Amino acid sequence: MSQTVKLILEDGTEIQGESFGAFTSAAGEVVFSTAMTGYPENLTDPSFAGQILVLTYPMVGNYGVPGEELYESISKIFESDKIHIAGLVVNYYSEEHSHWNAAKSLGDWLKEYNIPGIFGVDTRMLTKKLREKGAMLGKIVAETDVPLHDPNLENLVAQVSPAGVQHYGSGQHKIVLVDCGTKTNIIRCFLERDVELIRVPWDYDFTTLDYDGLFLSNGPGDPKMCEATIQHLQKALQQDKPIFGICLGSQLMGLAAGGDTFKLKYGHRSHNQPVKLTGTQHCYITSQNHGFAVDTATLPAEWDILFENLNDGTCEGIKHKTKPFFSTQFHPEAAGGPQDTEFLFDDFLKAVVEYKASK
Ligand SMILES: NC(=O)CC[C@H](N)C(=O)O
Repeated sequence: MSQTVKLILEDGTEIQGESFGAFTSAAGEVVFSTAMTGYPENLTDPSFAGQILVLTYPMVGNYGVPGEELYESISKIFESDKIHIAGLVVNYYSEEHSHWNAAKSLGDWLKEYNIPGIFGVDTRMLTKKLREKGAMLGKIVAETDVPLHDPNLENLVAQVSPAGVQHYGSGQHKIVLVDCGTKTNIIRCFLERDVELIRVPWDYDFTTLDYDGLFLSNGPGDPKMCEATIQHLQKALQQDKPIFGICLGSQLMGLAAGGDTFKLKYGHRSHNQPVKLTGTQHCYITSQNHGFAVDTATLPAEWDILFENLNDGTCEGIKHKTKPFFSTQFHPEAAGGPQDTEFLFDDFLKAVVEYKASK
């Protein structure tokens, strides 16, 4: 028998449901994702830190959760080594699961990390509300009440970024990955290519390192919290070494270049976001998970918009007019979602090869 819990939003909405996962209370920013699959990847994506995630897909849990397996020294399947969401909201939760690589149920996995889940919620009604009013603060309340709190006022990147430097691979091209909360599939994408990867903390002064290309990862919260990364990036923008940023990394490039970022009303979280490559009629379907965006009106003259979101026209990537610097607001590494834009890793490495040949 499951126990009753409540989801309470900052506008006073109260929805009663049933508990799965940990029977505990948690507060955060309530956001929704319309992705149909991929909860093992989403829940472990550090970009979700501080967020109570609402999944609109009606049945969740039926394919269980995979076991822990390693690829090099990182997880083979998960996007980091723990669950990062603050809570999970679903319509129908299936404790019963069946899948070739399932090792446990979603509820048991949430319990391991003391994360509450609530089911029996009309998640489509809830999503309509979040789309009308915008992302809201909220809480899942079990026995004890907790205060609402806004995770975007904290430096979440400092909480999820690693403490030290790690090395992976032994390829020809030395890439520095600034880890603001990186998804492991970004590391996997690099290791499948000819790369030696140096993974550094968000505030590490990478400008002192010897490298061929710089990569800026995804990560949680408001990009403006990452002052140290922005300062180091400003130095890197003075040079000519290729730079590639994904999601938070794209926002950090926009800020370091002198542009501004703003909070979207309810963000983009799904695996089917259409983006158009500037100067072409090519549309790519992309995986996304973000609540902030670069304000294109503030982009300095040396920068162009690289991709545009075809749903709402917001910036989906930027590109320097003359130097090999570019970024995407979406996730070319996917996990989950379509892999259609993974070629951007090859484009980045091509820029690295060209840079090295020019020296
Ligand atoms: N996936 C990400 O990197 C998210 C970036 C940022 N935290 C946002 O919400 O916009």
